[in-house]
This record gives sequence, C-alpha cells and structure tokens, in this order.
Amino acid sequence: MTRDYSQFLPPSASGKTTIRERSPLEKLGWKPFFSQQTSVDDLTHTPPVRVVEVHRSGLHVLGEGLDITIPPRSDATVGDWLLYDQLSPPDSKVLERKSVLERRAPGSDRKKQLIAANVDTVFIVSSCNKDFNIARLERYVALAFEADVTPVILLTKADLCDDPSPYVDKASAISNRVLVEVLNALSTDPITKLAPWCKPGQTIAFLGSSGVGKSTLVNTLFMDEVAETGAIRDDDSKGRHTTTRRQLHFTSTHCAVVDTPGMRELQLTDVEAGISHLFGDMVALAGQCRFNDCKHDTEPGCAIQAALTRGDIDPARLARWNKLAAEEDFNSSSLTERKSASKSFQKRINSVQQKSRKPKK
Ligand SMILES: Nc1nc2c(ncn2[C@@H]2O[C@H](COP(=O)(O)OP(=O)(O)OP(=O)(O)O)[C@@H](O)[C@H]2O)c(=O)[nH]1
Ligand SMILES: [Zn+2]
Repeated sequence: MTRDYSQFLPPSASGKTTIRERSPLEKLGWKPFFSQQTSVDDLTHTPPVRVVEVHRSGLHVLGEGLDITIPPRSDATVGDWLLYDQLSPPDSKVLERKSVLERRAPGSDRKKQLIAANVDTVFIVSSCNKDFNIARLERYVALAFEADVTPVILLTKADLCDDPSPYVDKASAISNRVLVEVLNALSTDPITKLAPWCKPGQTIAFLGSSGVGKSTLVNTLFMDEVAETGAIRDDDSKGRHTTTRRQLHFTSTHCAVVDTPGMRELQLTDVEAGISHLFGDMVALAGQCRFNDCKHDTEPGCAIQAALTRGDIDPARLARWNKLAAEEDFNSSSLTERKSASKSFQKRINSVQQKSRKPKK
C-alpha cells in the first residue's frame, strides 16, 4: 500500500504551495485579535487604519486604499489600530492593544508616555563596549515582559570588540526566557539573525541608548537609508540623539519596524509584573520569608538572606532587584505619596547602594 505523506512535507518538497496572498490590512499587521473587536458593520463604516507616524500636527495612518493624516490625539501612538470615522476623524475609535510600550516621562509631571503599540518583538540593543550595562538591560526586559512583548537582546559592534563572549554570557544570564544575538549591525548579520522575528505581519521595535546602533539596524534591514544615523563620540561611547520622530516602516516582506528616539532616561512605570517575572527566583524566595513585609535586611527567618549566606544568589543581582523594585514603587505612586515617600526612597536606594558596594566575603 502506498501512502501519501505529502501533507507532512514542506511546501516546496510536496510541490504544493501553501503561501497565501496577504490582504492589504494583514500586510500592515492586522490580526484576528483586532478583527475580533469589530463587526462587519464597523468594518464597512469605519475602516481600520494603522498609525504609522506621529507628528505634532497629526497622525499619519494607513488602511486599505487609505493614506491620510488625522488630527493629533494623545491616546494613540505609533502601531495603534483605529476605526477611522470618515465623517468625524477625531472620533475614530482606538482598538484594544495587543501590547503597549510605555515610559514615565522625564520632568516634573512624569506623565505616562506611549512609546509604541501592538509590537510583537522588542529588540533590546546594547553594544559590546562601555554602553553595556546589565541593570539597564534588565529594565528594558522588565518593560517588555510587562508590555507582553517578546524581548530579544541584540549586542551590536561585535566587530569592534576582540571577544564579545563575556558580554554574551552576562546578557544570557539575565533570563532564560530571553534570547541573545551578537552581531555587526553594519554587515548583513541583522538580516539573517533577526529573520525569525521579522516575519510578514509582525511588528518589531528597537530599544536602547543613543548610539548603540538602532537606526543602523533599521537601515540594514531595509538595505536603505530610512533612518538617519549619527557618528559616535569616541571618548565615552555615547552617541548623539539622531532619531526624533516615532515611525513605523514596512520591509518588502511586510514586517513593520518601529523606529523610536533614544531613551537614555527610561524610567519604569507600573511594571511590577514585569519585574516579578524577570526576578521570579527572588520573588519565590521572598515568599518563603517568615514575615510578609520582610525587607530582607535583618529580619529573622529571611529566606533571601539565608540564600545569600549559602551563596545561592548573587548579591549584585539582589541589589539590582531591590533598586528596580524601589524605583517601580516610587514611579507608580501618586505625587502626594511620592513626596512623603521621597525621603524613605532615597534612604532605601542609599542602603541598597552601600550593600552592593560591600565586598563579597
Ligand atoms: N562598527 C560598527 N559600528 C556600528 C555598529 N552599530 C552601529 N554602529 C555605528 O554607531 C553609530 C551610531 O549608530 P546609530 O544607528 O545612529 O545609533 P542609534 O542607536 O540609532 O542612536 P540614536 O538614533 O541616537 O538613538 C553609527 O556611526 C553607526 O555606524 C556595529 O555593529 N559595528
Ligand atoms: Zn526576607
């Protein structure tokens, strides 16, 4: 008896092709998650459009046969899907987001700022040089976890470094749920190494300090100069801020790429869940402390201190967790709470810093 196994073979081997032409909306990143929020009536009267650029003067949106600018609004950001109300564009409804990246704005009012919406993968970019900072990478990873976006760490400038492996080892130790790729952003590396995430209909974003190579990565992906890159100052490995607008670009294979300004001042905002996810081992240990409100300092029955004594946890990582958690408490509290908490927050930071400076025994 002969059996037909062709269904188990890849399309090319079976001679059949399963590649289906994507609709104009799918090419912009439209997914069942969004269509489930709309009715046939909605789709006819208020066609979906995606925000591809945010200007002071308005939002540039694209849809099926639509390429328009609608009035600016603070509740929508690049990557958002709107149901475009042709009679009254300001009333266009913002669809529920699959994910959203936000930050606490620098300055006194510290309002929440939307970075990008509906991103599937965020590439956290750092370089194999003085820019590399484990605590900063952890912040970005916590932010991605909180936003429900898959984080991938990219270490650029491998070509300028004799041995990138110590950077890779440190970055890989952040979380076993985060993959690390090391590359030269100026070569064709990004095209091959980012391919698993840059699929049609996917939306990707790059986060990281100024000068780490985010624009270069975008340019290499497009093999074109879509984002302006800046020369770096040699003395401190810091770049100039060259990316100013938030934009969504589409590759020829219909992967949407968010290009965001450098965010050296990233502050965490309401990322408690993201931090707990990243430091899950510490959270689990803390759950074994005798007291619920244990500060893991001198309290009796403290599981964290016990693990520290046994050498099971790294004191520097514990200090980073404490600092991140304290920062999160502070940023997520109200202004009045913050004023009164400000003193104790500073004390806590000082004590964390003192502890992390103490030499290992
Ligand atoms: N040799 C080498 N140079 C790189 C690499 N990645 C980036 N550069 C260079 O580093 C400089 C800064 O890169 P950008 O792409 O502008 O950095 P950015 O992260 O977009 O910076 P902002 O736009 O300020 O946020 C440029 O001169 C790039 O050519 C790399 O992997 N290898
Ligand atoms: Zn404790």
